[in-house]
Amino acid sequence: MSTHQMMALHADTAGGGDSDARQQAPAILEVDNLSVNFGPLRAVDGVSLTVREGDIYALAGESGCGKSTLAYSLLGMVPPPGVVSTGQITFRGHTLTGMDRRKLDQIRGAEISMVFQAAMNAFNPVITIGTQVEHVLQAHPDSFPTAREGREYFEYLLRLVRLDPEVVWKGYESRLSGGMKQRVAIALGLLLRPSVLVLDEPTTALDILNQRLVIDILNDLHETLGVTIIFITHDLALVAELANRVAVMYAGRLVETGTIDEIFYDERRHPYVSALIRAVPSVTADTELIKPIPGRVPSLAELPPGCRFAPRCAQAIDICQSVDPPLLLDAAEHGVACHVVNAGLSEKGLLK
Ligand SMILES: Nc1ncnc2c1ncn2[C@@H]1O[C@H](COP(=O)(O)OP(=O)(O)OP(=O)(O)O)[C@@H](O)[C@H]1O
Repeated sequence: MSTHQMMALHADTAGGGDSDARQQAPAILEVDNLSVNFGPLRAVDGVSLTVREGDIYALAGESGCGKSTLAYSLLGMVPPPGVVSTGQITFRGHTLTGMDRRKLDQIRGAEISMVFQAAMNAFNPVITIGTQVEHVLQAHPDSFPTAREGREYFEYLLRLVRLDPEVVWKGYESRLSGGMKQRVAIALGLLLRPSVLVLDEPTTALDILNQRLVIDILNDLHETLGVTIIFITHDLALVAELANRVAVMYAGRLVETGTIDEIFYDERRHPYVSALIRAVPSVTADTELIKPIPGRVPSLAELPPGCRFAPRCAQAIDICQSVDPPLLLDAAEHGVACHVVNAGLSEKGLLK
């Protein structure tokens, strides 16, 4: 699929809706100068971003750039030995970083819920899906007036993800296809009626028909339940189809944040993002037009001193070799971390 096709599709199908209206929506999750370390390695480095109520927000980037670590930190679930080394995360004004376990447990699942990349293996194979749902409801007795209402709500969710509750409730994980498991995992993630659903690579392990189905279902869920969605992906075509806002990461740093239109159409664009767009495979266009990005993502153990993308960047100038560029926002909150791209606008005072 070419970028133009992605754009055309986006115009028809994207869950983003009116980006101006979304711009005005209140912040639901705010990440401020967040860093996460695994020992001396900084997997997430000084990341700041704002997710607004009703967003479908993509965290995008190549493997190892820190997007899963960032997403896990949104739920206070950085895997050991990782630690939050700087910054904070607030959810509707409550600071999550450093929050005590009991309070965090109340928010997790019920306010912010995650569907893991390993969702395919997230179920207990020896008990039915229905029993697993009952266990979740028992662990959260305040979430519904009665267990029966909880069960009925799950059945409603199963219908929203286009599954037959009769079949799924009594079924075992082994009887579900990969696509069905992913949809059951999404329904389970929504069981406690969270305001934010975080999905790690929601379509990666699926064939193309199931990918399409999951995209349609996520758009439906966003519209029907009004849930804010954050998803992790390495797939720009998925970003264009599903998201209204995106943050692109590179080697632990945020290199660009903005609306879909800003990321794909704005002339002010990070050279890495331009390179990623050129690298999107096209189904119909000549494959010779695809331009892989030369070089490799640097190891976190051997980061270059200046801009982390500089060794692969055709536009790099002297300062890029020595000074890590800050992410500068324009009035519309479109942020780019690039000395070259920001130079003119900075001089005119057009950046925050
Ligand atoms: N459990 C861990 N122990 C040590 N280092 C880790 C751990 N998890 C992540 N890291 C480090 O953090 C970096 C970023 O990993 P992360 O999983 O967040 O990236 P990602 O962009 O989500 O990649 P992928 O798409 O492959 O999951 C890794 O390259 C690794 O150096």
